[in-house]
Amino acid sequence: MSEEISLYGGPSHRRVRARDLVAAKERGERWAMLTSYDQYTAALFDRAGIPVLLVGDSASNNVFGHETSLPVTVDELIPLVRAVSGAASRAMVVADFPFGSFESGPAQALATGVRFLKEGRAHAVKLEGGARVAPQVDALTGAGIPVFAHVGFTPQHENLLSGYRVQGRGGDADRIVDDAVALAEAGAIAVVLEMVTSDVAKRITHAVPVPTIGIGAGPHTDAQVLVWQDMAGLRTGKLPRFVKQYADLDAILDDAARRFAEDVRAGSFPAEEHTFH
Ligand SMILES: Nc1nc(=O)c2c([nH]1)NC[C@@H]1CN(c3ccc(C(=O)N[C@@H](CCC(=O)O)C(=O)O)cc3)CN21
Ligand SMILES: CC(C)C(=O)C(=O)O
Ligand SMILES: [Mg+2]
Repeated sequence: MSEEISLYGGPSHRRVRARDLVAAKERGERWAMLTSYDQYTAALFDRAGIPVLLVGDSASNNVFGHETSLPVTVDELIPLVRAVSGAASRAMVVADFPFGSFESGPAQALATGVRFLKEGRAHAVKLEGGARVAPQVDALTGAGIPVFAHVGFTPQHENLLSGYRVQGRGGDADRIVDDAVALAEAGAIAVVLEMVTSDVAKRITHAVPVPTIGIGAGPHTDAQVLVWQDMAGLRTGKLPRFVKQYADLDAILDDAARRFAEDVRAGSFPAEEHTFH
């Protein structure tokens, strides 16, 4: 029963697959997902036992320096996906569909998905939106492309949602639950829940057979995801309240850069041991 092996550790070093995530949910085993945008963090997080890596459209902010996630393109994300999938030997690598790459319908979504798997060598894709994008999820699934859905606060809709706001507090709670159920029925292998109330996240986690992955969705989801720079303390803007910071890389790198510059100014680097004769 190879599917009974924990997502963490165990003798299996094969690639994590969709059914492993569903099996983990059935066992009540929680797991963590991180974003990654480069080969260095991909190899490191893979070694650390993170079973799913997301090449987020949040690269728009956290790699390219845009203010929102809207400007980043498929052409810009593919080389990042390729770097991450090349470096992760066990983690499932998920490519996030950027704004404008799937909304016009199943044919556009399929073309984007094929590019992410062929050129980026992703193992799965993720797209934002509710029941309206169920036809895209169905088309991708039918073509053999595993899909992660993403409901609640969807950053690509920030202009319509009037800013970064928790979803599911008003009359929209039932609609968010219905969206998640519709996407799971269309074939989604997991559902990301971003900034929804803990109660809505709990309802969805019980309502769908596939794992829920929370970000600002409270403790009841099957998995949790964070942007890696937020988790590691590299400042990328205002830190959302849902982030727990596990390291202060900002201070560590700042100190390293200042001491390097100081050594060069003082003439103490390079020393004899760094010098060829
Ligand atoms: N670095 C980073 N972390 C993220 O989690 C992230 C990105 N970038 N870029 C794409 C989206 C945008 N996301 C965001 C960004 C900001 C907030 C935020 O500032 N939230 C505030 C306000 C919440 C409220 O007023 O209800 C918070 O305090 O959590 C939330 C989600 C999540 N994603
Ligand atoms: C925050 C996660 C879920 C995401 O969509 C991203 O990083 O783009
Ligand atoms: Mg995203």
